Amino acid sequence: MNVVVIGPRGKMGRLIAQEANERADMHLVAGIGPKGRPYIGKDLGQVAKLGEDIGAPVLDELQAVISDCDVIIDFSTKEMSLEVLDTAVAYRKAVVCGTTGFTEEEMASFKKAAEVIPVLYAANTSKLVNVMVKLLELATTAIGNETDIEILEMHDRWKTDAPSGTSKELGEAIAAQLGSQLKDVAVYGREGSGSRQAGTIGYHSLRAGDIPSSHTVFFGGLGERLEITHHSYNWECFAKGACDCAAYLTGKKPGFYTIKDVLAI
Ligand SMILES: NC(=O)C1=CN([C@@H]2O[C@H](COP(=O)(O)OP(=O)(O)OC[C@H]3O[C@@H](n4cnc5c(N)ncnc54)[C@H](OP(=O)(O)O)[C@@H]3O)[C@@H](O)[C@H]2O)C=CC1
Ligand SMILES: O=C(O)C1=N[C@H](C(=O)O)C[C@H](O)C1
Repeated sequence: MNVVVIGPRGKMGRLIAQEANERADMHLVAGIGPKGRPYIGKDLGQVAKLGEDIGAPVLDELQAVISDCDVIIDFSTKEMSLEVLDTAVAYRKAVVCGTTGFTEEEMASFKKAAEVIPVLYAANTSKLVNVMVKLLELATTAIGNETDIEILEMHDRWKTDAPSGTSKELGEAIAAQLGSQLKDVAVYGREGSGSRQAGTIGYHSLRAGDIPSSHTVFFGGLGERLEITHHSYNWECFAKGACDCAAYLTGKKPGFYTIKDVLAI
């Protein structure tokens, strides 16, 4: 499949280009960066530091290459991702988006686009994190009503959104499991607000150094607690997952897909 990578100079974009370049089922057509960057016009191999030229350009206009691709892989910024989505709809191309930080209304535009193109949105493309979701469902069913549920996420100092897209998805999975018994899932810290409010999930974000990604869900009981944790040591697991998501979209009809479809778990 022919692939365009958005943001090939970014942490994720570079690794996705690397992974796609090594896969037999993928061919890199181009990378797309912001206007004015000194690397626009250079070979994607140079920009993504692949160690060789690969004969694919990095451009600043998705429209210039979109007709040559089957799927766009986009881990960039929410502003850019919304633009990419519009262009993909106009040209009827499939999109894998892993960008985080969207509002509910912005997420709705992905669902709308999925009426005409295949869209796969995943705030976390690691297989292990998605196994963690299964463990959370089990724990929530067993003890969700009798424990206090708090989510702590840690990322690098450059991350621009908080809480992470993953922690929101973990919270949503827990909330879905508890159904109407959960009053409010959105408690971001509790500065000066006193004691814990029952029936809520607390979200906590830590930003330090170059931590790639850590998520822990605490089920706090009296006299004991359960913690379910995932740590990534680098961003490669997400890049591999992103390419698996793109491969999954081959020949798919328009629709909204998630990593659950890819992993079949
Ligand atoms: N779903 C998942 O599993 C994961 C999701 N993410 C999410 O992916 C996103 C990107 O993360 P990360 O790679 O760390 O961020 P980076 O800041 O390292 O990369 C973002 C890239 O987007 C590029 N960009 C910005 N604006 C534009 C534009 N207008 N046109 C084209 N490219 C643009 C930047 O270009 P330049 O470098 O020139 O500034 C940069 O290369 C975040 O939302 C993050 O949360 C991250 C990891 C895993
Ligand atoms: O910015 C990151 O690095 C990551 N972002 C995603 C998120 O917001 O959950 C996924 C992963 O945690 C890495």
